Amino acid sequence: MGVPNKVLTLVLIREEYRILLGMKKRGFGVNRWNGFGGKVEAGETIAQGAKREVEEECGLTLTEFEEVGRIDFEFVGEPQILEVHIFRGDKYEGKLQETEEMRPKWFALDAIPFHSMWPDDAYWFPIFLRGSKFKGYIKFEGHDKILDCSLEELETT
Ligand SMILES: CSc1nc2ncnc(N)c2[nH]1
Repeated sequence: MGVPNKVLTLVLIREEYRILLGMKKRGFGVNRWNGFGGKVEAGETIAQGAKREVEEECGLTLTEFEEVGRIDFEFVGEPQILEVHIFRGDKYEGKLQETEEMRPKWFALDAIPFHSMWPDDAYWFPIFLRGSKFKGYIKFEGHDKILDCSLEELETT
């Protein structure tokens, strides 16, 4: 039995024609446009962790959001799998703000900056944007090279 998975959240807030991303200013994934999210803390559900991270990272309070996907990420040489639970944010309150962690920005759906994002996004964003649920497994070598990618679309809403 290997090391238990590290459970993480990833929230993509989307409106009809735009999606909210954050430029990561430090730490894991720095200098890439990302979804909002992070670790799930003891005593909170995965959904509560997702909501908390959004508040901490960009000041918005999610009022309607849904888990739509799950991707297990393996990084060569690291025994721990990152089990990322992906949420679509539908409704929110509050004022969007830059934090020490993230610089938020809305992007038109036909202008998503994939060249400045994690390379896996180009694989699963199209599934996410057409409203499907999905699950997958992606193996990285370092932070730029994808060795394996398998994604399964589970349902189209
Ligand atoms: C670990 S691989 C990864 N892909 C991602 N896409 C968007 N936002 C993230 N934080 C991401 N992490």
